[in-house]
Amino acid sequence: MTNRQIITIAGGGSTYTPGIIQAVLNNADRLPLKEIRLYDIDSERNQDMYLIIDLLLKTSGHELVKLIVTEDPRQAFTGCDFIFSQIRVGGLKMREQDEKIPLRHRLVGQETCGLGGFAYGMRSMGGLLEIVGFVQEFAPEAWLLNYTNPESIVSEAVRRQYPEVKMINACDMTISLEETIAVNYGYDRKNWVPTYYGLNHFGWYTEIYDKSLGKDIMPEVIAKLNRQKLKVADFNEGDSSWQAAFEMMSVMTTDFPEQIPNNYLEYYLYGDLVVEKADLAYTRANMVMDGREKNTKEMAQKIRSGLTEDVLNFNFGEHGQYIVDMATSILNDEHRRFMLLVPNQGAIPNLRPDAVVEVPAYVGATGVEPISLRAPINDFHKGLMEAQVAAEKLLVDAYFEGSYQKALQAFTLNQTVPNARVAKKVLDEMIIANQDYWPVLS
Ligand SMILES: NC(=O)c1ccc[n+]([C@@H]2O[C@H](COP(=O)([O-])OP(=O)(O)OC[C@H]3O[C@@H](n4cnc5c(N)ncnc54)[C@H](O)[C@@H]3O)[C@@H](O)[C@H]2O)c1
Ligand SMILES: O=P(O)(O)OC[C@H]1O[C@H](O[C@H]2[C@H](O)[C@@H](O)[C@@H](O)O[C@@H]2CO)[C@H](O)[C@@H](O)[C@@H]1O
Ligand SMILES: [Mn+2]
Repeated sequence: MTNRQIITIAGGGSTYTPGIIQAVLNNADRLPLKEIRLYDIDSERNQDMYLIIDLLLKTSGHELVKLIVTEDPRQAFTGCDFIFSQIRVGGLKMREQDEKIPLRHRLVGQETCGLGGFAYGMRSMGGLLEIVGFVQEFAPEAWLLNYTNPESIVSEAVRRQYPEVKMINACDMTISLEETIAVNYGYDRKNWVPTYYGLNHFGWYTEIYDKSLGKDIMPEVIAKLNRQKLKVADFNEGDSSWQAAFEMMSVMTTDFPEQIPNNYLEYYLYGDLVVEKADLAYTRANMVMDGREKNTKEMAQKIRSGLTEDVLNFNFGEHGQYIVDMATSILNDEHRRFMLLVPNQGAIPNLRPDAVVEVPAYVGATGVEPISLRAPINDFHKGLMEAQVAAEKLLVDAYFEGSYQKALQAFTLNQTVPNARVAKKVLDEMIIANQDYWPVLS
C-alpha cells in the first residue's frame, strides 16, 4: 500500500489515544498507516499507552505498523505526516483545582468554561505553543490536528504566535450533541447539513437541514426538546453528569426557543443552577479520575501482568472518527464538512473579524475553507459572544504580556462572573494553585 502515513500523537498518554488509534486502523483504506509515535512528557503514561496500542495493533492484524514511544520531540516529530494533539497541561489534578476553586466562591467550576476554563487556558497555551514550535522545527510540512482544550483560547494563542501554521482546531461537542438528538428523536445524522456559529463551547445552530426530508428540522427538534428530555445515547450512557448536561438542553430551549444551543451554554445562562447542583467535594475531574483515567491505567496493568484476553475496554464514540475524517479529508482532498475553530474574517458577518469562532468549514488538501453565515447574528448572541471573546483575548494578552491587570480584566469580563471582587479573589487563588504552570503575572 502506497502513501502510508506517520502519525504522531502529542499527549500520547491521553485516555483518548486508544479510541483515536482504533479509528485510524478502521480507516486504513483512506488513511494508510506506516508508523504511530506516542509523544508525552510523562513517561509512565506513555509507557502504559505503548502496551495498550501495541496490543491493539497485534490483535487487529496491524502488527506491521511501527510503534514507537518517546519523550524526545526530535524523534517524535521529525518526518511525521500528521500530529494529533491532545495534551492536558497539569493533568486532572489541576483540572480538579480549576473546578473547585471557583465553586468555593459560588461560581461555575468547569473544565473549559468559566474561570476554571481560564485557568486551564493559562496552562494550556504554553504547552501547546511548545508542541507547535516542535512541529515548525522538525516537521514544518506536517498537518497538526488539535483537540487540546480550551480550544478558543489555545487557537487564539497559536494564531498570534504562528499565523502560518498548518493546524486545524476542532471540538467533538457538536457531533456528539447532533448524534444524541438524532438517536433520541429518530433521525439519521448522516442526512444532516447543520449550520452553527459561536466560540468554542459557546454557540448555537441556525439550521439543521435534513436531506432525506428536504427541510430544516430545527423547529421540530426544538418542539421535541420541549416535550421530551434527551437521554445520553453514546458511550457516555449512564454517566450522570452528561445526562444532566443534555437534560439542561430542554430548559434552555424552553426559555430561548428560537435556536438550539450548545449544551455548554448552561454554564453561562444558568450558572446559579450549576453551582447549586455541584458537589464541591466531588467534581467532574474526580469522576474522570475514577472513570476513564483509572480504566486506562487498569488496562495497562492487566497487559503488564499478561492478561490480554478482552482487556481492551474503551469507546469514545465519534471522538476518534472525527479527527481521522479531518486527516483523510486533507490527505485525499475529500472536502468533508466539519465545525472548526477558525479566524472569523467575516464568517459571522457582524462579529469582530479577529475573533476565533466555531463555524462549519470544508477541509481539503489545501486546508480549511470556512463557510460564511447567510445573515448577521441576533443581538442576544452577539452581545454574549462579544463580551466572552473580549475576555478570552484579554486572557491571551495576559499570557503573552505577563500582565496581572489584563488577567484581572479577563476574569472580571468572563460571562460567568458577576463582579470584580470575586474575580480578583479567584484570580489570586488561581495564581497560587498554578505557580508551576502559569507565566508570572505582574
Ligand atoms: N476538543 C475537544 O472537543 C476535546 C474532546 C475531548 C478531550 N479534549 C481534550 O483532549 C485533551 C486530553 O484529554 P484527556 O482526558 O485524554 O487527558 P489526559 O490527562 O488523560 O491525557 C493528557 C496527556 O497529555 C500529557 N501532557 C500534558 N502536558 C503535556 C505537554 N506539555 N506535552 C506533551 N504531553 C503533555 C499528559 O502527560 C497526559 O498523558 C484535554 O485537553 C481535553 O480537554 C478535547
Ligand atoms: O468531562 P469529560 O473529560 O468526560 O469530557 C469533557 C469533554 O467533553 C466534550 O467531549 C465529549 C464529547 O462531546 C462526548 O460526546 C463524548 O465523546 O465524550 C467527550 C469527552 O468525554 C467536549 O467537547 C470536550 O471539549 C471536553 O473536554
Ligand atoms: Mn470540545
